[in-house]
Amino acid sequence: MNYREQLKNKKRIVIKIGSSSLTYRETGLINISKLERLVRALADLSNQGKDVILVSSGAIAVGKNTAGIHERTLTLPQKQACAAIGQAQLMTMYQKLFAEYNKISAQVLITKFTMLGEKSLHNATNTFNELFLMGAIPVVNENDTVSTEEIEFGDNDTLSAIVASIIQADLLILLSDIDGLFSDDPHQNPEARFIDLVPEITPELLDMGKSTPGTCVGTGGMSTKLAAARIATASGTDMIIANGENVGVIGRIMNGENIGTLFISHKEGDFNVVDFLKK
Ligand SMILES: Nc1ncnc2c1ncn2[C@@H]1O[C@H](COP(=O)(O)OP(=O)(O)O)[C@@H](O)[C@H]1O
Ligand SMILES: N[C@@H](CCC(=O)OP(=O)(O)O)C(=O)O
Repeated sequence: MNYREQLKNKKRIVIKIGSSSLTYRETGLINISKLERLVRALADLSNQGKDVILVSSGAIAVGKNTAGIHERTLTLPQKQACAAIGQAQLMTMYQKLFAEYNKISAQVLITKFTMLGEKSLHNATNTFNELFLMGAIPVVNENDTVSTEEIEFGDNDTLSAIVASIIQADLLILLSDIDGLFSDDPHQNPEARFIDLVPEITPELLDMGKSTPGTCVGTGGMSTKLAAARIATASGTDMIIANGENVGVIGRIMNGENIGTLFISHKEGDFNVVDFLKK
């Protein structure tokens, strides 16, 4: 059975969607029909008996529009206030949409510091496992109001890899605004070639991920996705970067179709995500 075929058997899956994939570029407002299609795809995976976690960015983007802030560059307090406004609205939309498919959704707000504290890490892990037993779908985001780490320097790509590591997920899917990893940023270098399979993460590969300045609401870029791949694969979690333009790719990926860039996991016995984060 090839690597793609094996995706059909993945039981515990983390799906991360970025701000730029959730909002209309022109208005910055939530793409409601895409949110509906995303929720339907995740509810379907859950109905197949899989444990599903959604890491959803977008709080800052939603809150920014609600607060009527139109500047591209936000101060940190503005970002934190927008996140506080937007997270409530985003979660309300998710809860409404999941309920239409008879699914319980649950908000889990974490920070990198949650993961660094032994007791908080233990509590977070217990919460996720209990939610799975209830058949619930956790919707995770950074608790931007109390942690600036992720807004300023981090991103939800890394956060989703940390979550995948602590719950021992089988697969992490990062939905982005591009088809996957290229040899260079294709928006800057038309000669860049697509890479569909990464058997092993090497220093040369890590150099391919040019960091793009986060959008005024997003913070990722490909370099953070490769950092996420490093955490996920060392933890025993395969990872895929795919284009979130059509969230139907989730079902096609789970059916073993050759979509996106697949990073093959190699669980490193001595790898500990907490120690990795403390570096
Ligand atoms: N080697 C690369 N392969 C693909 N995309 C790259 C690469 N280097 C930089 N990028 C850029 O990273 C962007 C995707 O990251 P990001 O802007 O964080 O999107 P999102 O928030 O949707 O995940 C791409 O649109 C592309 O411009
Ligand atoms: N907690 C922030 C996360 C920002 C973030 O990581 O955005 P992205 O790079 O689009 O995934 C928010 O919800 O806006």
